[in-house]
Amino acid sequence: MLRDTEGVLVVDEHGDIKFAAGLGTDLVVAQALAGVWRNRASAPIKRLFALPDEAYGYSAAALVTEQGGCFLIFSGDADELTEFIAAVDCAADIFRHFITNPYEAMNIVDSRGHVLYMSPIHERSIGLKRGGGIGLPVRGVIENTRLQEVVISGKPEIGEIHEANGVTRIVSRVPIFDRQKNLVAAIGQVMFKGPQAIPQAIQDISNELARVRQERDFYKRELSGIRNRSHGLDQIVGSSKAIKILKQDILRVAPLDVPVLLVGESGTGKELVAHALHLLGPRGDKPLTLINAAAMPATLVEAELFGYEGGAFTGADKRGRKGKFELSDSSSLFLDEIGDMPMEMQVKLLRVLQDGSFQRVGGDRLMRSDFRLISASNRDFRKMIDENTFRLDLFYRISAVTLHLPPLRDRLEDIPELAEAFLKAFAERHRVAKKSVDDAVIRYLQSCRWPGNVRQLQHALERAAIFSDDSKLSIESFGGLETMSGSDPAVGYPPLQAASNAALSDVREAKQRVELQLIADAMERTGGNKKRVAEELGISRSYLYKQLRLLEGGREQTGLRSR
Ligand SMILES: Nc1ncnc2c1ncn2[C@@H]1O[C@H](COP(=O)(O)OP(=O)(O)OP(=O)(O)O)[C@@H](O)[C@H]1O
Repeated sequence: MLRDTEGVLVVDEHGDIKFAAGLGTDLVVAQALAGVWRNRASAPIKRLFALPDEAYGYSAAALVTEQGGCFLIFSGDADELTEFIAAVDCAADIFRHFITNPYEAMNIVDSRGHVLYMSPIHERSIGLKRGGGIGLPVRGVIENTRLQEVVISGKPEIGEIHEANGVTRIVSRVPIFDRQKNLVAAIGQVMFKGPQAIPQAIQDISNELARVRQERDFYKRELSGIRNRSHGLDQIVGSSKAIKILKQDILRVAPLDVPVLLVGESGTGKELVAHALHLLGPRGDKPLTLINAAAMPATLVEAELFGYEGGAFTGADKRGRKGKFELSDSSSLFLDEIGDMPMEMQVKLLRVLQDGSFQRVGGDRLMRSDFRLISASNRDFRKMIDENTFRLDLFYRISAVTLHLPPLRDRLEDIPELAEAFLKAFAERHRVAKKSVDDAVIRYLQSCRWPGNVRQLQHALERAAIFSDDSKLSIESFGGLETMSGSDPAVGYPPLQAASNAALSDVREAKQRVELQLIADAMERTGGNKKRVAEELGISRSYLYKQLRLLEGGREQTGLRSR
């Protein structure tokens, strides 16, 4: 049955109408076609053509014989197709090119996924005779095709790799919609350009990919090397026996993936060691999560660790937030100052460590996280356990391995190396010339108490580097540090208001004793070379003479050693 947009007109050799149906019975259309037929000697009739202006919007396919012509007429409502046919004389040749293109096959399926058309090149390539697949479900004709999916989903698949019969080709599968937006067909376009050329192109891409992957792995290794350098063992400065043992322990423990407790005074490098343990461990490629239990109010520790659901408490983020346990899943969690954790939190932490599950604050979902716990504290666990401020069972859980970090006073021999490293890092960070310290300053630093350990040493050196105008730091540039033998009045620090005169004079006396001792040592070492002594100690020569006079006159009263 013809639709009202289609028609047939058959004429004899004189142009008389022999049969008309549908649009063929339209007077305007029929007259226009009769004119085309009459002029055929001067304007040969094309297979596909647009009707002349008086029948604008109609096209026809013609079958011409000596006895007459048959026209299949269709209305294009002047859409792109009609315009194309009207504008392009060789429209039919172009269509033919597309459906027989030897470089790019075209397969068409109907809305049921049955083959409507297959390019000859494709038929040949799979050993079908001409038209052999027509009417069959495409799945049974073309191996690994997805045209039957595309004709259902309506989603194009462009530039996909298609493997069939041992050959790899690039395909695009495009759904076709009619003008009412109904999904009516799907077209598969298969790149056939020289059966060898495409696999070669794919081979080239795959070689390129392999090369890029290799490069990526190389840079990954480099990056992890840099990371190790910035947070790994190289970052832990020192060659003392204590540090060597610590580094060996880190190397031994890191790969074991067990909980580690780091015990040591403040500033001994516990965080530094935690980074090294994580980076050298099996989870080192993931970011380390850090939390300081002492740095936040007890009320917040829970939300920080467990996270919370939206609206769990006043001021909470509406969307809720992940806690540190969730964030450290498959990585490591550094829980600093664990000794300061409130008792009720210790119970909750223990539960997480026992079975790895927890709930967000305000939530009822049971969540799981698999993390490696590295904890640290400068507290005395034995005392806390005795006083019932730290749970024994939690202590056992967190301390599968305990590493003790030595205080700086027990490894004074590391001070030259540490000083060098900190001054170098300071200079690099601030892009200034590196300042140096000589032996006398080192000896002075080794005589200091360092209750704040390496952190305090680092700060003292940096402060001295900032305030000293000379490239060589002098003892004075350290502004007075507590020494083993007593306190040193802080040069550049305001005097303590509360200190009594007696205490102040004690401090002054102690300072003088240390200073004179250093001068005496330097005099002995340099064979009395006052210029060198002044240089080494970073003091003026006139000041040195003044001190030497004191030294000569006061050996007995001050009880200085004479070597
Ligand atoms: N052996 C070391 N080599 C180089 N730098 C160190 C060393 N030990 C500590 N530091 C530096 O000292 C500072 C303090 O170290 P860190 O924060 O690791 O100490 P901590 O023991 O965790 O201190 P706290 O207990 O106060 O948190 C950091 O700047 C760190 O880089």
